Amino acid sequence: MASAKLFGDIPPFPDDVPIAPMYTVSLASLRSGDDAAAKSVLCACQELGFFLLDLQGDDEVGKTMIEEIDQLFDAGTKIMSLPEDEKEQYLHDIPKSFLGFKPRGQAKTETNEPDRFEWLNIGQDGLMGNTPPQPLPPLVQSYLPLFASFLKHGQSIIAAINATLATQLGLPPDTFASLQPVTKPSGTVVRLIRAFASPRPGDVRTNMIHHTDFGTITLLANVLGGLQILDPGQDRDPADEQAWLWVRPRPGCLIVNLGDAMVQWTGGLLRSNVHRIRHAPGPQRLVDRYSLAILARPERDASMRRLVGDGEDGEDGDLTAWEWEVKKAMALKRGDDAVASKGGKPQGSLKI
Ligand SMILES: O=C(O)CCC(=O)C(=O)O
Ligand SMILES: [Fe+2]
Repeated sequence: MASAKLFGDIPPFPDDVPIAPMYTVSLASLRSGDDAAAKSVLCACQELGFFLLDLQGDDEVGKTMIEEIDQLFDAGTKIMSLPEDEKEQYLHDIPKSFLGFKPRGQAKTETNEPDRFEWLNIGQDGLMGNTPPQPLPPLVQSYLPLFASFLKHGQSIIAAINATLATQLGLPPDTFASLQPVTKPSGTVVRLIRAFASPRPGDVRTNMIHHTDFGTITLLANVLGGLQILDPGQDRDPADEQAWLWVRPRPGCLIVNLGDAMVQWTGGLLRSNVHRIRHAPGPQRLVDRYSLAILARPERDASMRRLVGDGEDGEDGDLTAWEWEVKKAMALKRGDDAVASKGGKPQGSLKI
Protein backbone atom coordinates (compact mmCIF):
# COMPACT_ATOMS: atom_id res chain seq x y z
CA MET A 1 0.00 0.00 0.00
CA ALA A 2 0.99 3.49 -0.54
CA SER A 3 2.63 5.56 2.17
CA ALA A 4 0.65 7.81 4.53
CA LYS A 5 1.52 10.72 2.20
CA LEU A 6 -0.95 9.60 -0.49
CA PHE A 7 -3.67 9.15 2.12
CA GLY A 8 -3.33 12.81 3.09
CA ASP A 9 -4.30 13.99 -0.40
CA ILE A 10 -7.75 12.38 -0.61
CA PRO A 11 -11.18 12.80 1.01
CA PRO A 12 -11.41 10.71 4.20
CA PHE A 13 -12.81 7.19 4.34
CA PRO A 14 -16.16 7.51 6.18
CA ASP A 15 -16.56 6.14 9.72
CA ASP A 16 -20.18 5.06 9.34
CA VAL A 17 -19.95 2.17 6.87
CA PRO A 18 -19.64 -1.54 7.83
CA ILE A 19 -16.01 -2.66 7.65
CA ALA A 20 -14.77 -6.19 6.99
CA PRO A 21 -12.87 -7.43 10.07
CA MET A 22 -9.42 -8.54 8.92
CA TYR A 23 -6.20 -9.85 10.39
CA THR A 24 -3.21 -7.54 10.00
CA VAL A 25 0.05 -9.47 9.62
CA SER A 26 3.45 -7.82 9.79
CA LEU A 27 5.70 -8.65 6.83
CA ALA A 28 8.78 -8.33 9.04
CA SER A 29 7.36 -10.93 11.46
CA LEU A 30 6.33 -13.24 8.67
CA ARG A 31 9.77 -13.08 7.02
CA SER A 32 11.53 -13.69 10.32
CA GLY A 33 9.58 -16.96 10.74
CA ASP A 34 7.41 -15.73 13.63
CA ASP A 35 4.98 -18.52 14.53
CA ALA A 36 2.08 -16.27 15.55
CA ALA A 37 2.30 -14.39 12.23
CA ALA A 38 2.32 -17.70 10.31
CA LYS A 39 -0.74 -18.94 12.22
CA SER A 40 -2.60 -15.67 11.52
CA VAL A 41 -1.92 -16.09 7.80
CA LEU A 42 -3.37 -19.61 7.87
CA CYS A 43 -6.45 -18.56 9.88
CA ALA A 44 -7.06 -15.57 7.62
CA CYS A 45 -6.75 -17.73 4.50
CA GLN A 46 -9.18 -20.30 5.89
CA GLU A 47 -11.77 -17.95 7.36
CA LEU A 48 -11.91 -15.04 4.95
CA GLY A 49 -9.31 -15.51 2.22
CA PHE A 50 -8.28 -11.89 2.80
CA PHE A 51 -5.83 -10.18 5.18
CA LEU A 52 -3.81 -6.98 5.50
CA LEU A 53 -0.04 -7.24 5.23
CA ASP A 54 1.82 -4.40 6.95
CA LEU A 55 4.94 -3.56 4.93
CA GLN A 56 6.18 -1.00 7.46
CA GLY A 57 9.09 -2.12 9.60
CA ASP A 58 10.49 -4.43 6.94
CA ASP A 59 13.59 -2.62 5.71
CA GLU A 60 14.60 -5.07 3.02
CA VAL A 61 11.42 -5.47 0.93
CA GLY A 62 8.56 -3.59 2.59
CA LYS A 63 10.13 -0.12 2.71
CA THR A 64 11.17 -0.17 -0.96
CA MET A 65 7.82 -1.52 -1.99
CA ILE A 66 5.97 1.33 -0.26
CA GLU A 67 8.13 3.81 -2.18
CA GLU A 68 7.56 1.98 -5.47
CA ILE A 69 3.79 1.92 -4.90
CA ASP A 70 3.79 5.70 -4.35
CA GLN A 71 5.68 6.14 -7.63
CA LEU A 72 3.40 3.73 -9.51
CA PHE A 73 0.25 5.50 -8.31
CA ASP A 74 1.68 8.68 -9.81
CA ALA A 75 2.61 6.80 -13.02
CA GLY A 76 -0.87 5.23 -13.06
CA THR A 77 -2.70 8.54 -13.35
CA LYS A 78 -0.45 9.53 -16.26
CA ILE A 79 -0.83 6.16 -17.99
CA MET A 80 -4.62 6.11 -17.72
CA SER A 81 -4.72 9.72 -19.01
CA LEU A 82 -3.16 8.64 -22.33
CA PRO A 83 -5.41 9.51 -25.30
CA GLU A 84 -8.13 6.88 -25.85
CA ASP A 85 -6.97 6.25 -29.43
CA GLU A 86 -3.50 5.38 -28.11
CA LYS A 87 -4.83 2.97 -25.44
CA GLU A 88 -7.03 1.35 -28.12
CA GLN A 89 -3.93 0.19 -29.98
CA TYR A 90 -3.02 -2.07 -27.04
CA LEU A 91 -6.30 -3.72 -26.09
CA HIS A 92 -6.51 -7.18 -24.52
CA ASP A 93 -7.89 -10.02 -26.65
CA ILE A 94 -9.60 -12.54 -24.31
CA PRO A 95 -9.19 -15.54 -24.26
CA LYS A 96 -6.10 -15.33 -26.52
CA SER A 97 -4.41 -12.74 -24.35
CA PHE A 98 -5.38 -11.13 -21.05
CA LEU A 99 -2.64 -8.52 -21.48
CA GLY A 100 -3.16 -4.86 -22.39
CA PHE A 101 -5.88 -2.30 -21.77
CA LYS A 102 -9.51 -3.14 -21.02
CA PRO A 103 -11.69 -0.14 -21.89
CA ARG A 104 -14.41 1.17 -19.60
CA GLY A 105 -17.86 -0.39 -20.04
CA GLN A 106 -16.77 -3.56 -21.81
CA ALA A 107 -18.18 -5.88 -19.15
CA LYS A 108 -21.40 -5.76 -17.16
CA THR A 109 -22.22 -5.30 -13.49
CA GLU A 110 -24.89 -7.15 -11.46
CA THR A 111 -27.59 -4.77 -12.72
CA ASN A 112 -26.61 -5.48 -16.34
CA GLU A 113 -25.37 -1.91 -16.64
CA PRO A 114 -21.88 -1.36 -18.11
CA ASP A 115 -18.91 -1.54 -15.72
CA ARG A 116 -17.21 1.65 -14.56
CA PHE A 117 -13.50 0.86 -14.72
CA GLU A 118 -10.59 0.40 -17.07
CA TRP A 119 -7.44 -1.62 -16.50
CA LEU A 120 -4.02 -2.30 -17.89
CA ASN A 121 -2.57 -5.78 -17.43
CA ILE A 122 1.21 -6.05 -17.81
CA GLY A 123 2.38 -9.66 -18.01
CA GLN A 124 5.04 -11.03 -15.71
CA ASP A 125 6.41 -12.98 -18.70
CA GLY A 126 7.36 -9.86 -20.67
CA LEU A 127 8.73 -8.12 -17.56
CA MET A 128 10.89 -11.16 -16.71
CA GLY A 129 11.97 -11.97 -20.28
CA ASN A 130 10.14 -15.35 -20.23
CA THR A 131 8.51 -14.36 -23.54
CA PRO A 132 9.04 -11.49 -26.05
CA PRO A 133 8.05 -8.08 -24.62
CA GLN A 134 4.37 -7.13 -24.63
CA PRO A 135 3.51 -4.24 -26.98
CA LEU A 136 2.91 -1.16 -24.81
CA PRO A 137 2.70 2.62 -25.34
CA PRO A 138 6.07 4.43 -25.05
CA LEU A 139 4.94 6.10 -21.80
CA VAL A 140 4.27 2.72 -20.17
CA GLN A 141 7.58 1.40 -21.52
CA SER A 142 9.38 4.23 -19.73
CA TYR A 143 8.00 2.85 -16.44
CA LEU A 144 8.81 -0.83 -17.09
CA PRO A 145 11.92 -0.91 -14.84
CA LEU A 146 9.73 0.38 -11.98
CA PHE A 147 6.96 -2.15 -12.71
CA ALA A 148 9.61 -4.92 -12.88
CA SER A 149 11.15 -3.95 -9.55
CA PHE A 150 7.70 -3.73 -7.89
CA LEU A 151 6.92 -7.19 -9.32
CA LYS A 152 10.20 -8.63 -8.02
CA HIS A 153 9.43 -7.41 -4.50
CA GLY A 154 5.88 -8.73 -4.80
CA GLN A 155 7.21 -12.13 -5.90
CA SER A 156 9.29 -12.38 -2.74
CA ILE A 157 6.22 -11.58 -0.60
CA ILE A 158 4.13 -14.14 -2.52
CA ALA A 159 6.91 -16.71 -2.00
CA ALA A 160 6.85 -16.05 1.75
CA ILE A 161 3.05 -16.47 1.89
CA ASN A 162 3.19 -19.66 -0.21
CA ALA A 163 5.86 -21.19 2.02
CA THR A 164 3.96 -20.19 5.16
CA LEU A 165 0.67 -21.70 3.97
CA ALA A 166 2.31 -24.94 2.81
CA THR A 167 4.18 -25.36 6.09
CA GLN A 168 1.12 -24.57 8.18
CA LEU A 169 -0.86 -27.18 6.23
CA GLY A 170 1.88 -29.76 6.89
CA LEU A 171 3.08 -29.80 3.27
CA PRO A 172 6.67 -29.35 1.98
CA PRO A 173 7.40 -25.59 1.96
CA ASP A 174 7.80 -25.42 -1.85
CA THR A 175 4.47 -27.18 -2.60
CA PHE A 176 2.68 -24.08 -3.95
CA ALA A 177 5.75 -22.16 -5.13
CA SER A 178 6.92 -25.03 -7.34
CA LEU A 179 3.65 -24.77 -9.32
CA GLN A 180 4.19 -21.06 -10.01
CA PRO A 181 7.89 -20.47 -10.83
CA VAL A 182 8.24 -16.84 -11.93
CA THR A 183 10.60 -17.74 -14.78
CA LYS A 184 8.07 -19.98 -16.57
CA PRO A 185 5.17 -18.70 -18.73
CA SER A 186 2.00 -18.00 -16.75
CA GLY A 187 -1.00 -15.68 -16.61
CA THR A 188 0.57 -13.65 -13.78
CA VAL A 189 0.07 -9.91 -14.26
CA VAL A 190 0.73 -6.54 -12.71
CA ARG A 191 -2.61 -4.71 -12.96
CA LEU A 192 -3.37 -1.02 -12.84
CA ILE A 193 -7.06 -0.11 -12.43
CA ARG A 194 -8.88 3.18 -12.72
CA ALA A 195 -12.42 2.99 -11.31
CA PHE A 196 -14.20 6.18 -12.28
CA ALA A 197 -15.42 8.83 -9.86
CA SER A 198 -19.15 8.71 -9.12
CA PRO A 199 -20.33 12.31 -8.91
CA ARG A 200 -23.94 11.71 -10.10
CA PRO A 201 -26.53 9.71 -8.11
CA GLY A 202 -26.80 7.23 -11.03
CA ASP A 203 -23.06 6.48 -10.71
CA VAL A 204 -23.41 5.29 -7.12
CA ARG A 205 -23.30 1.61 -7.98
CA THR A 206 -20.87 -1.20 -8.71
CA ASN A 207 -17.73 -0.43 -10.70
CA MET A 208 -16.43 -4.01 -11.13
CA ILE A 209 -18.79 -6.99 -10.86
CA HIS A 210 -18.39 -9.40 -7.94
CA HIS A 211 -15.98 -12.25 -8.58
CA THR A 212 -13.31 -14.45 -7.06
CA ASP A 213 -9.77 -14.21 -8.45
CA PHE A 214 -8.77 -17.21 -10.60
CA GLY A 215 -5.14 -17.36 -9.56
CA THR A 216 -3.15 -18.15 -6.45
CA ILE A 217 -2.41 -14.96 -4.49
CA THR A 218 -3.32 -11.33 -5.18
CA LEU A 219 -1.44 -8.40 -3.64
CA LEU A 220 -3.45 -5.21 -3.84
CA ALA A 221 -2.63 -1.60 -3.10
CA ASN A 222 -5.53 0.86 -2.65
CA VAL A 223 -5.69 4.37 -1.28
CA LEU A 224 -9.40 5.07 -1.76
CA GLY A 225 -12.12 2.75 -0.50
CA GLY A 226 -14.44 0.93 -2.88
CA LEU A 227 -13.38 -2.68 -2.45
CA GLN A 228 -16.13 -4.74 -0.83
CA ILE A 229 -16.08 -8.32 0.44
CA LEU A 230 -19.14 -10.54 0.62
CA ASP A 231 -19.80 -11.36 4.28
CA PRO A 232 -18.15 -14.77 4.84
CA GLY A 233 -20.32 -15.66 7.84
CA GLN A 234 -23.09 -17.45 5.99
CA ASP A 235 -23.93 -18.20 2.39
CA ARG A 236 -24.89 -14.64 1.68
CA ASP A 237 -26.52 -13.54 -1.53
CA PRO A 238 -24.52 -10.96 -3.55
CA ALA A 239 -27.85 -9.34 -4.47
CA ASP A 240 -28.38 -8.47 -0.79
CA GLU A 241 -26.71 -5.07 -0.23
CA GLN A 242 -26.57 -5.78 3.54
CA ALA A 243 -24.23 -8.72 2.86
CA TRP A 244 -21.37 -6.48 1.71
CA LEU A 245 -18.55 -5.22 3.94
CA TRP A 246 -16.13 -2.44 2.98
CA VAL A 247 -12.37 -2.84 3.06
CA ARG A 248 -10.71 0.15 4.66
CA PRO A 249 -7.31 0.79 3.01
CA ARG A 250 -4.52 1.38 5.55
CA PRO A 251 -1.30 3.31 4.88
CA GLY A 252 1.70 1.00 4.48
CA CYS A 253 -0.47 -2.15 4.21
CA LEU A 254 -1.17 -4.38 1.22
CA ILE A 255 -4.48 -6.20 0.91
CA VAL A 256 -3.77 -9.89 0.26
CA ASN A 257 -6.35 -12.34 -1.03
CA LEU A 258 -6.34 -15.91 -2.24
CA GLY A 259 -7.66 -17.03 -5.59
CA ASP A 260 -9.44 -20.17 -6.78
CA ALA A 261 -6.24 -22.07 -7.67
CA MET A 262 -5.29 -22.31 -3.98
CA VAL A 263 -8.77 -23.65 -3.21
CA GLN A 264 -8.56 -26.21 -6.01
CA TRP A 265 -5.09 -27.44 -4.97
CA THR A 266 -6.07 -27.73 -1.30
CA GLY A 267 -9.44 -29.37 -1.91
CA GLY A 268 -11.16 -26.40 -0.25
CA LEU A 269 -9.00 -26.09 2.88
CA LEU A 270 -8.21 -22.51 1.87
CA ARG A 271 -10.74 -19.89 0.85
CA SER A 272 -11.25 -17.50 -2.07
CA ASN A 273 -13.89 -14.95 -1.12
CA VAL A 274 -16.25 -13.05 -3.41
CA HIS A 275 -15.43 -9.35 -3.75
CA ARG A 276 -16.20 -6.40 -6.03
CA ILE A 277 -15.37 -2.75 -6.59
CA ARG A 278 -18.28 -0.60 -5.50
CA HIS A 279 -18.36 3.21 -5.86
CA ALA A 280 -15.92 4.75 -3.39
CA PRO A 281 -17.69 5.46 -0.07
CA GLY A 282 -18.80 8.87 1.30
CA PRO A 283 -16.97 11.89 -0.09
CA GLN A 284 -14.40 9.60 -1.72
CA ARG A 285 -16.86 8.90 -4.54
CA LEU A 286 -16.01 12.28 -6.08
CA VAL A 287 -12.50 11.25 -7.21
CA ASP A 288 -11.17 8.61 -9.59
CA ARG A 289 -9.92 5.55 -7.72
CA TYR A 290 -6.69 3.88 -8.73
CA SER A 291 -5.49 0.50 -7.61
CA LEU A 292 -2.37 -1.46 -8.29
CA ALA A 293 -2.17 -5.24 -7.99
CA ILE A 294 -0.08 -8.29 -8.66
CA LEU A 295 -2.30 -11.24 -9.55
CA ALA A 296 -0.21 -14.40 -9.36
CA ARG A 297 -1.30 -17.39 -11.42
CA PRO A 298 0.11 -20.90 -11.73
CA GLU A 299 2.60 -21.74 -14.44
CA ARG A 300 0.60 -22.34 -17.69
CA ASP A 301 1.29 -26.09 -17.73
CA ALA A 302 0.81 -26.66 -13.98
CA SER A 303 -1.61 -29.43 -13.05
CA MET A 304 -4.80 -28.36 -11.28
CA ARG A 305 -5.00 -31.68 -9.44
CA ARG A 306 -5.61 -31.41 -5.72
CA LEU A 307 -2.55 -31.85 -3.49
CA VAL A 308 -4.11 -32.63 -0.12
CA GLY A 309 -6.94 -34.87 1.03
CA ASP A 310 -8.28 -37.79 -0.96
CA GLY A 311 -11.70 -36.71 -2.22
CA GLU A 312 -12.66 -36.44 -5.88
CA ASP A 313 -11.26 -33.41 -7.68
CA GLY A 314 -13.54 -33.80 -10.70
CA GLU A 315 -12.71 -33.07 -14.30
CA ASP A 316 -10.91 -29.81 -13.41
CA GLY A 317 -8.09 -31.88 -11.91
CA ASP A 318 -7.24 -33.10 -15.45
CA LEU A 319 -6.76 -29.56 -16.79
CA THR A 320 -3.60 -27.49 -17.00
CA ALA A 321 -3.70 -24.10 -15.30
CA TRP A 322 -4.07 -22.30 -18.64
CA GLU A 323 -6.97 -24.52 -19.79
CA TRP A 324 -8.61 -23.99 -16.40
CA GLU A 325 -8.24 -20.19 -16.54
CA VAL A 326 -9.63 -19.97 -20.08
CA LYS A 327 -12.56 -22.21 -19.08
CA LYS A 328 -13.31 -19.95 -16.10
CA ALA A 329 -12.94 -16.71 -18.06
CA MET A 330 -15.29 -17.90 -20.80
CA ALA A 331 -17.88 -19.19 -18.30
CA LEU A 332 -17.77 -15.85 -16.48
CA LYS A 333 -18.19 -13.96 -19.76
CA ARG A 334 -21.22 -16.09 -20.72
CA GLY A 335 -22.60 -15.46 -17.24
CA ASP A 336 -23.08 -19.18 -16.54
CA ASP A 337 -20.52 -19.50 -13.76
CA ALA A 338 -22.51 -18.55 -10.66
CA VAL A 339 -19.90 -16.73 -8.59
CA ALA A 340 -19.56 -17.99 -5.04
CA SER A 341 -16.93 -17.90 -2.32
CA LYS A 342 -15.05 -21.18 -2.34
CA GLY A 343 -13.44 -23.31 0.35
CA GLY A 344 -12.37 -22.47 3.86
CA LYS A 345 -13.47 -23.31 7.37
CA PRO A 346 -17.18 -22.89 8.05
CA GLN A 347 -17.39 -20.13 10.63
CA GLY A 348 -19.87 -17.93 12.38
CA SER A 349 -18.40 -14.51 12.88
CA LEU A 350 -14.76 -13.71 12.36
CA LYS A 351 -13.07 -13.20 15.72
CA ILE A 352 -9.96 -11.10 15.52
O1 LIG B 1 -9.22 -2.60 -7.15
C1 LIG B 1 -9.59 -3.34 -6.25
O2 LIG B 1 -9.73 -2.94 -5.09
C2 LIG B 1 -9.91 -4.79 -6.52
C3 LIG B 1 -9.58 -5.27 -7.90
C4 LIG B 1 -9.91 -6.69 -8.13
O3 LIG B 1 -10.64 -7.32 -7.39
C5 LIG B 1 -9.31 -7.41 -9.27
O4 LIG B 1 -8.66 -6.77 -10.11
O5 LIG B 1 -9.46 -8.66 -9.33
FE1 LIG C 1 -10.39 -9.46 -7.66
